[in-house]
Formats: sequence, C-alpha cells, structure tokens
Amino acid sequence: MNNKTGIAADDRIIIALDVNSFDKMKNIVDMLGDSVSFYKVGMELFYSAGSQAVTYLKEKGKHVFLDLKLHDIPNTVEHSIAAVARLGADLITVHAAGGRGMMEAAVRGASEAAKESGRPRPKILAVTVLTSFDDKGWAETGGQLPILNHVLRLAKLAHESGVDGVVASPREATAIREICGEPFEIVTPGIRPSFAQSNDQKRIATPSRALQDGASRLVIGRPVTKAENPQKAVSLILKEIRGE
Ligand SMILES: O=C(O)c1cc(=O)[nH]c(=O)n1[C@@H]1O[C@H](COP(=O)(O)O)[C@@H](O)[C@H]1O
Repeated sequence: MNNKTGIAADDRIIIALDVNSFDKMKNIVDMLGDSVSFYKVGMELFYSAGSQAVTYLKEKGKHVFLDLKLHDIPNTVEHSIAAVARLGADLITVHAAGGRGMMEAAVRGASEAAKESGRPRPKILAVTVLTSFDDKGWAETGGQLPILNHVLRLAKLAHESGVDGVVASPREATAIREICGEPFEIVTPGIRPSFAQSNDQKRIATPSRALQDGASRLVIGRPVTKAENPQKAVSLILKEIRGE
C-alpha cells in the first residue's frame, strides 16, 4: 500500500515520463512513490538525459519501457537493440513497419544482450499505427482505410516475427487479441480517463474500457504528469480500473 495515494501500484499501468531533464523525471518519480511501478522513457527524456534515466529507474526497483521506436535495416536495429537492452529495460519498441526481417533482428539483438548480461531478455514490442492518426491523417500518408485492417496486418506480422507484443490503440485491442491470442502483449497508449483532455491523441479509450477490451498494459502520460495533482490522478485511474 502506498503512503501517498493510499493505493497499491499496478504493473498494467505505465506512466510516460515525457519530460526534458533528469531532474524533472526524478521529481515525478519521487512524487508518485510506490503508487507506480512501471515507467516509460521515450525519445524526449532519453535524448535529453541519456541512459541515466533508465539506470536510475532500475535502481529504484521500477520496471522500464524504453520507447525509442527503432526503424532501420535489420543489421542496424539488431545492434542498436543489443546496445540499449544492456541498460536493463524490460520493454523496448521498434516499428512494425520495419518488416519481418527487422523485427526478427530486434529479437536477436535483445537475446544477445540478455545472454551477455545474464538478465532476462527484454520484451520487444512492435508499434503498429500511431494513436495520433485518425482516418483523414492516415489516408493522407497513402494508408488504406479502415485503420484497423492495417493494424491487424502489422500485428499478425509482428506475432509471426517472434516479437512479444504490439503497441496499438485501445480500440483495436479486442481484434488483435482474437488474432494473436495470449500471452501476446497489447500495450495501448491513447488512454484518456474521463477527467483528462484528449490532446493530440485520436484513437482513445478510458483505462477501464481498454483493459476490458483486452489490453495488457496502458501507457498514460499527460493525464498524470501534467495534472494539477499527479498523485490524485494516479489514484483515480487505479480506482477506476479496480471498479472502486
Ligand atoms: O509507442 C508509444 O508508446 C506510443 C505509440 C502510439 O501509437 N501513441 C503514443 O502516444 N505513444 C506514446 O505514448 C505516450 C502517450 O502520452 P499521453 O498522450 O501524454 O498519454 C507518449 O509517450 C507517446 O510517445
């Protein structure tokens, strides 16, 4: 039980630390204390603070989702994943659009790092269609509608390529679960509790709805980190998913 929110952490909730300095990250992590066990380090924080962001969180006993969305030729991705996997992250992202060879290479890179370090292999997640796309924006890139078809195509390819799961919108979770089964990870950003604004997210759902629809984990950033009272925001989210 946490002394700040009065409610225990839940590994299904990942808080996105989208800030531009190590100190800002540390403030959020200190403020949320034991109520959050899983954090996401994305491009903004990693490019600002570097690998110390990951090592700090691991030293604090937190799980880390390192979201760098790699997308390059298989050889480059294999060795880049091996390099970042050595930091001890639990989840790492690549873009599913990089294709089968690239996703297989990502898993190989993660396995190499795990063998060297003696730690468990980090899970590789493949990003399908970003949650900031709506139909109009997707069609502008040449994408075929409905978006769901493309998400399912990439999820099937990711599953066949041996990655551990996908990142998709909560609205696609049920259909992905039907195709990919368990224990495939379906990690969903685009989560908006009823008290939060949608910002630039387009394909969204509430935390409880996303979990009901088959999401394994929820990525939540601004509704917590930009809230007037982040501890209260976490507490409300945890209560909502527990039906309290
Ligand atoms: O890979 C991701 O985590 C990701 C994929 C996606 O399709 N949409 C998406 O929003 N994200 C990330 O999830 C987080 C969502 O943050 P908020 O919109 O502030 O809750 C951000 O850090 C995004 O980089």
